[in-house]
Amino acid sequence: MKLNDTIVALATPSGAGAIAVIRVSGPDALNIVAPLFKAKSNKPLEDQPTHTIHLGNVMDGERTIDEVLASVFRAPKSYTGEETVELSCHGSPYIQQEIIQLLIRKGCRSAEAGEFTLRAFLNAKMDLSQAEAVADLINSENAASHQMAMQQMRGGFSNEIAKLREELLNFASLIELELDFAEEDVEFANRDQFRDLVSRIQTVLKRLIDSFATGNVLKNGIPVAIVGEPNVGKSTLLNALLNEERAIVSDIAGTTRDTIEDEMSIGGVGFRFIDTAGIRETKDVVESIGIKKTFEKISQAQVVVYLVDSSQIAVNRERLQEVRVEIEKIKNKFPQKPLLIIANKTDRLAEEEVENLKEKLQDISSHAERAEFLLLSAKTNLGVEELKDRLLEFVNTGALRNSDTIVTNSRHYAALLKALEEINKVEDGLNADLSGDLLAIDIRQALHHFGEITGEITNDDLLGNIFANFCIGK
Ligand SMILES: Nc1nc2c(c(=O)[nH]1)N(C=O)[C@@H](CNc1ccc(C(=O)N[C@@H](CCC(=O)O)C(=O)O)cc1)CN2
Ligand SMILES: Nc1nc2c(ncn2[C@@H]2O[C@H](COP(=O)(O)OP(=O)(O)OP(=O)(O)O)[C@@H](O)[C@H]2O)c(=O)[nH]1
Ligand SMILES: [Mg+2]
Repeated sequence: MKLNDTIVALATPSGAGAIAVIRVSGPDALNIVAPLFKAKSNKPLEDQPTHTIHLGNVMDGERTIDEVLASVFRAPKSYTGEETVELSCHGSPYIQQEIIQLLIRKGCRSAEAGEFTLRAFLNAKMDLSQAEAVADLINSENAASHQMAMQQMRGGFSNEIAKLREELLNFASLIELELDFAEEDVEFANRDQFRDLVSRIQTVLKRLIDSFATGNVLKNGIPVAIVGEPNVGKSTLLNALLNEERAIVSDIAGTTRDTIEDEMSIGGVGFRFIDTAGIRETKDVVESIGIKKTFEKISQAQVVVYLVDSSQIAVNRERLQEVRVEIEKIKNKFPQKPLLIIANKTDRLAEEEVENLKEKLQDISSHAERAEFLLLSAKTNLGVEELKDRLLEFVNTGALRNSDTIVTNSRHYAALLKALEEINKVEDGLNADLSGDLLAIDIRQALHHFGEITGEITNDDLLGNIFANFCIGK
């Protein structure tokens, strides 16, 4: 990829719209656009100051293609840091293409995916983790992922990392300086201060590393497993939550054979619901494979929704006893996982049966840790909103309340883990009174991993990988 030419791309989605924005960035942006732009004011575009907007026509020779607004950004005061012109034209795909083709004939090149942001990074408008956050921001679909991407784009933890990296770099230089005076046995780097820095770095790294689990969950949606015996209404509940006929529902036990997943946003938080095959000892091979998967899904879920058929347990003491055993099994296997017991099909119960059932469920859930119950009818939607509120509560009392910086990017996570590993070696080295030259090796390694996050240390493959995931025009 050449980086000193001038690139063009549509910045708005392809297809018809009210207005489309065409972006031109590079050293010749104004030289290329100005001759094609006939301003209403008659002033040449190349003389306009930065951050000004001008009305005029885009001309292909004598032919007017469109009346547009041209925005001028002069280097280095632009998103990319280069000379930039944006043309806001009428949003017909024909007009968009005519203007882009004209610009290409006059010397622009079509931008590659993410190339505007790549240039912003290379021109030090943002560091690498901020550039990556731009892609996350574009993809954010709920309040949580939006907030995390926004925080990272504003600097997030890269400021913190950059500061620690600087301090560490200082010590590395001092220790390396000692090596030049090896014979004189001097100590430029105060070991106590250094120990203090190492421990501060360890604290920050551990916090960021721990945040990854939360971040990942919030970014991809909080997984909620819907489990229970065959035919209790799990798929009906999934459909009621999603408000669409996502899963097949039937009165034949064992209808759902594989797991079905879908996402939705509740109160700005993304949830991923996982409908599973019913849990029951069975001889049917296909169904028993599904049951194994159910346990897998529970282990991956953040919250477990355990469904029972209230019309059965309300009248049958044995069934109630079985439910109690089933819940114990889940709780034994996953003691810390929040469990929401849902008595479904309450539309089938008489009023006094409902009261009776509440007492029984109260008794069961009070014997289990982190378990609650809720009466519901997936068929009539009764209690579905209450379920959503309860799910939000689970989250608000846990993961989301933490407003600290959250790491969501697996590349950053990997680099943080490696950095911690190296810093731990430095600590061991300090404790063992290791000589400066040996300490310096581990310090340099840790610095390397810090630099990977913010992009001080990078290579073409890595950049190619990151920016290839962007859309064209970003
Ligand atoms: N039309 C349009 N809308 C857009 C963008 C854009 O490039 N064009 N953005 C792009 O994704 C986002 C806004 N981000 C931007 C960031 C910096 C600058 C900019 O001109 N920066 C200069 C001047 C700053 C100043 O005025 O002080 C600079 O950093 O030097 C522009 C847009 C979202 N909306
Ligand atoms: N009356 C009533 N019937 C319900 C309710 N929820 C589900 N059903 C019915 O119960 C039957 C089984 O529903 P499903 O959603 O397929 O049950 P499932 O738990 O997914 O079953 P498997 O996939 O076989 O494990 C269907 O006939 C549903 O219409 C409810 O709240 N009230
Ligand atoms: Mg089902």
